[in-house]
Amino acid sequence: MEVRCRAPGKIILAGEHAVVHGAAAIAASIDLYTEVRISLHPSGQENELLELDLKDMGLNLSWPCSQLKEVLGDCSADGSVLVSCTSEKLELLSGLVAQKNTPQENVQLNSGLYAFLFLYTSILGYKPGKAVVTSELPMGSGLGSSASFCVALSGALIALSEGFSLKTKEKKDQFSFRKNDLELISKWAFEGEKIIHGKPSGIDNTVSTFGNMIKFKKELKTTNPMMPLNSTTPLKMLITDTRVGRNTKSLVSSVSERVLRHPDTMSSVFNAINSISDELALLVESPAEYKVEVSEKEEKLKELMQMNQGLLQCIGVSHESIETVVRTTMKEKLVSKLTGAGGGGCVLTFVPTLLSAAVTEKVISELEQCGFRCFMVEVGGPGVQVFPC
Ligand SMILES: Nc1ncnc2c1ncn2[C@@H]1O[C@H](COP(=O)(O)OP(=O)(O)OP(=O)(O)O)[C@@H](O)[C@H]1O
Ligand SMILES: C[C@@](O)(CCO)CC(=O)[O-]
Ligand SMILES: [Mg+2]
Repeated sequence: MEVRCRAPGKIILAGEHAVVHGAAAIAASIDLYTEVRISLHPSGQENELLELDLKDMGLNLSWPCSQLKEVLGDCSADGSVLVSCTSEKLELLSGLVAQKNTPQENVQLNSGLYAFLFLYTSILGYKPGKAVVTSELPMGSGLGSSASFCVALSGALIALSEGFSLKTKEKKDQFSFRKNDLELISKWAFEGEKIIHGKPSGIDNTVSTFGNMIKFKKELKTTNPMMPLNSTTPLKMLITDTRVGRNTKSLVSSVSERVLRHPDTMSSVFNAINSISDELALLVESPAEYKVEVSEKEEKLKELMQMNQGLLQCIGVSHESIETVVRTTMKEKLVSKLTGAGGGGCVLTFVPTLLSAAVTEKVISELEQCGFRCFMVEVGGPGVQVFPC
């Protein structure tokens, strides 16, 4: 039995960090994906293994299934019953990963490996199998690599879990998940994100699962924290990867520490960011038929992004490299803001409809001279997808 699942990365147009503290945020999927292919081996053989092949890193790891069972103990392994990773279990998982001597320069990868072992064994138990992972997303750069990894993995595992059948689409050989399955996949991915991030809001796994553009606010939990948005105009975004490494977990906890030091002030900043997200949601859904209406709408969008970047700087998650991108693009009156957790990583620059190719090229060339890497992305594509093998 074999299945292939892919899930997109994302950009956050407004509201990162504030969303962890209850404010609204706007996110959209992008056309860069993580793909997880899992094949199950027949059970009852000798030396059964769980293998993980991280193709982009050239890293091959394996654990004997008997060892996993001995260390982690009996588990119910039911994909339909959600469980969270306890701190005791995390200890055991870190022991299993520590034996593998993963490259020292990439210790942050370990939390991804804990999430892998947790999700696999919680959903499929100790069935022997092999997972092969490839990703088009730069890892740890603000484009949701952790969430797309957890969503693609949860999707593949759920598709292979007992009693599960995929909905066959009209077209031959095409499968899709049902809405309930998508919700389950997103929830499992959230459990994985908790292992990697510490305190995720849930926005990244939600947008990676459902795709398109969403408004997300934790307070809406009584109903659904996610509201799909129908963007009326295509948004073109230039992404600049500053190549400055950072990790979401420590940035999120640095903001929480600032909240403890300045609770009232930080609450006012989060309120301001919440208003930016609310305004942006109305704006992207508002129709704009004529050139003048489009450019008015784009001017407002630019202003909102600019204000959001200012507030992100004020909560301490910008970085010298991000400020360099903001200044460089501003020379051509283009607005940029960090996306994701900040502290380096990727920066978004809004590309207005009427911007000439020559100006775009000039900006890209200047950014590349600073040592950054630039690329354009399509905003608002599909979420998690499953393919038969
Ligand atoms: N393809 C992958 N294979 C294994 N682990 C991965 C993969 N992609 C991401 N991870 C895990 O996620 C971690 C990066 O997650 P992190 O949340 O810090 O960054 P991000 O998701 O790229 O950015 P952001 O959360 O700001 O959008 C990696 O260090 C690794 O543990
Ligand atoms: C920084 C943050 O707001 C977005 C990371 O993409 C964290 C989260 O919401 O989980
Ligand atoms: Mg992440």
